[in-house]
Amino acid sequence: MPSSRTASPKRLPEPPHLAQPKLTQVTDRTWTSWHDTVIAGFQGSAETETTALSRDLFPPAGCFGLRVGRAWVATASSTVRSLSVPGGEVPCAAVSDVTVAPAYRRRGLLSAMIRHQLDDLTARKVPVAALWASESGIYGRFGYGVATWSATLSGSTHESAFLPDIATEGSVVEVSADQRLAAARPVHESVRAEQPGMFDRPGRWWEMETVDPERWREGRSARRYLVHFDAGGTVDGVGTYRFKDDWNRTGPAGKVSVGPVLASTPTAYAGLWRYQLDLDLARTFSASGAAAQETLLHLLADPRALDIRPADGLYLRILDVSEALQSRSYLADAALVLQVADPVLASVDGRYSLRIARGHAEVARTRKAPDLTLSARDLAAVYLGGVSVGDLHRAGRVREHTAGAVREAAGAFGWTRSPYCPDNF
Ligand SMILES: CC(=O)SCCNC(=O)CCNC(=O)[C@H](O)C(C)(C)COP(=O)(O)OP(=O)(O)OC[C@H]1O[C@@H](n2cnc3c(N)ncnc32)[C@H](O)[C@@H]1OP(=O)(O)O
Repeated sequence: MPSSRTASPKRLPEPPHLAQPKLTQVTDRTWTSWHDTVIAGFQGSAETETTALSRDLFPPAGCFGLRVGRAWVATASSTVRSLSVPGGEVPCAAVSDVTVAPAYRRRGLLSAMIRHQLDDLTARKVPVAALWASESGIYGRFGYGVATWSATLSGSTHESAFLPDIATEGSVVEVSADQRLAAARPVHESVRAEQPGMFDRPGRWWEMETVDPERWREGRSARRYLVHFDAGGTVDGVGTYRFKDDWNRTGPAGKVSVGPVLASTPTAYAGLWRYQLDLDLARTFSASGAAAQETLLHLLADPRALDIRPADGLYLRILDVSEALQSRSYLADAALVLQVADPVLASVDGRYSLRIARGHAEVARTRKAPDLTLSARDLAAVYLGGVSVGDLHRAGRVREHTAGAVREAAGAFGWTRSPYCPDNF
């Protein structure tokens, strides 16, 4: 006989329309049932290969959800990592695992969880949060803006010749996952120092790249790992790819799926791409996790050979305007008052004086009249330098109250390279 504390497997659940889900923190004991609910929320099947890794990457302290009785009906998580911003880095809550069970959708559970999470992160003085959205229409209402733009690139390998003056030197070799891991850590750190949009990879985050179950391959090879040696034999770049073996009436029709190329020198970047585009038996390539402003475009003799399908990338949410803006560097001096409109977080909403000198900002609350008005969502969009204040002004999303303020802000907030985030979480 089941104990009075154990629900009978035959007993029906409480009718969802009568249930009152309760906000609940995940514990060591409830993490597994919470994680099963996350997988079900994404319409997936239990993934035993990744459960232990997920347990370490998303520990109970950052996980919560809503329960009806003992059953989870909604889930969310965050883990604080370091996000590279122009000229520096900032603590950032990497938000993930957001689901609401179909029986409970569209009755405000997501909204309740996100508001709770934003308040909690604010109380813990985390200045910025970030996420990858499953669907683009979800997170703008909560003050998340698109801070990096991704792209799927594709083309014919035979039309991918580089401009004649593109230098390649050194060499590329395929290595084991373990060999690449050792080589990749220092390359990642050196690239991350210069590349806004990248996250640190503490603990077991590197293992995300080596989990490679058969069912994720979709008929392609296991993941293959590359390192690039410079002319002196030092590793200065890493990459990964898969190969889809295919043949047609005229011969080979293989397809290369190119993973993120991490390179600390232009020659490593060019060398890693060239290696993959020159693979024998390949005719086409695609790169689904590329940047919308991928440097490859500037290497090709015929840029029309590249099909670029852009999409929203990393979403950011500014939780502490002063801390966030003071954590990055700027390309030009400026003295502006920003009115930040934030209907979700009263702690963010308001006016800020921004004084930028020699690349660094001092930010303070002010009562002075604003030079520019923008939403918290749009402040997040321009924060990494990937979206221009001028473009948002032309789109009617930034209001200029003082002539020249848009130009001043656009000059200061831009950066020397477009932000890019190769980490999906
Ligand atoms: C960071 C991540 O983990 S991203 C992953 C997000 N999760 C998924 O995609 C898994 C499958 N989907 C789900 O679990 C759910 O449908 C969720 C989490 C997307 C939405 O949960 P719900 O509880 O239904 O959302 P809630 O009722 O709070 O809706 C809030 C608002 O967002 C809108 N909304 C909700 N989902 C979507 C969507 N997919 N696209 C556009 N708008 C949406 C609602 O219409 C509502 O709008 P309103 O305020 O104007 O009325």
